[in-house]
Amino acid sequence: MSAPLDTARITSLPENAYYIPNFITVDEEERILKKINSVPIPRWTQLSHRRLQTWPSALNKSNTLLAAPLPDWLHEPIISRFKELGCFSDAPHKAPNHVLINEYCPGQGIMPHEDGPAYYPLVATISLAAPIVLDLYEKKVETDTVDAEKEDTGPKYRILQEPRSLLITTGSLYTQYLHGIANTLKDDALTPESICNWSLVGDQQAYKTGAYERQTRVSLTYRDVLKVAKLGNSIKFLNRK
Ligand SMILES: O=C(O)CCC(=O)C(=O)O
Ligand SMILES: [Fe+2]
Repeated sequence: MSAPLDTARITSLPENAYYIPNFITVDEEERILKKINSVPIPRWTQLSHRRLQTWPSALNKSNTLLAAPLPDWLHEPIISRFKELGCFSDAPHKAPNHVLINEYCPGQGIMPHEDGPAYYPLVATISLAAPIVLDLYEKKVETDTVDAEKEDTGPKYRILQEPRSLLITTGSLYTQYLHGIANTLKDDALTPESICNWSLVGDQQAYKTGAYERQTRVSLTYRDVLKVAKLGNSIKFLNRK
């Protein structure tokens, strides 16, 4: 990864992960949230514990993305800043081509999971509107399955994501760990010992009580889908009977 990211590295994590507070400004955050909330309702997929938008579209059954540009409001200024950081420079398309937008109300989260082989193993997450703690769990070594050891051991690492921050996870964090967000109304035990990116947190004062009540938090997760089909080719494929 590039020199601009060196100072953003979460050094207590085993492989490369980077955290940058205030990656976007308050105005940029507000503008993006307005766009997210002004899309037609069918753009949202309601899941049991959160709602989701998928841009430019969902992958098909063979994990292929139909080539289409991201909307401008997901593109700039974020993609230029990724370029400056060089964070997608080793990815096959040199830039993200896919964004998931997840919205979590207080009490909602996401089960520990891995993002799998459809993507180049790097996720760039921008958090909006409120802080959240991302939990990392080691995959069970014996079985190499995706069963989380949540009940047994709790998370191995906890990352505090402030609103407007960027978190990049890659390498073994992508392949050997599961990530999840607790279904809770309150994140607590926010201490330098428990939060692995504590020294990089932009506003430590805001967390000095060691806890906060959850508020609605939105995330943008940027990824590079490995398989991309052009529309022309897909039509040819559909007609091939
Ligand atoms: O909201 C987040 O930060 C995580 C989302 C996530 O893990 C996913 O969409 O796969
Ligand atoms: Fe994920």
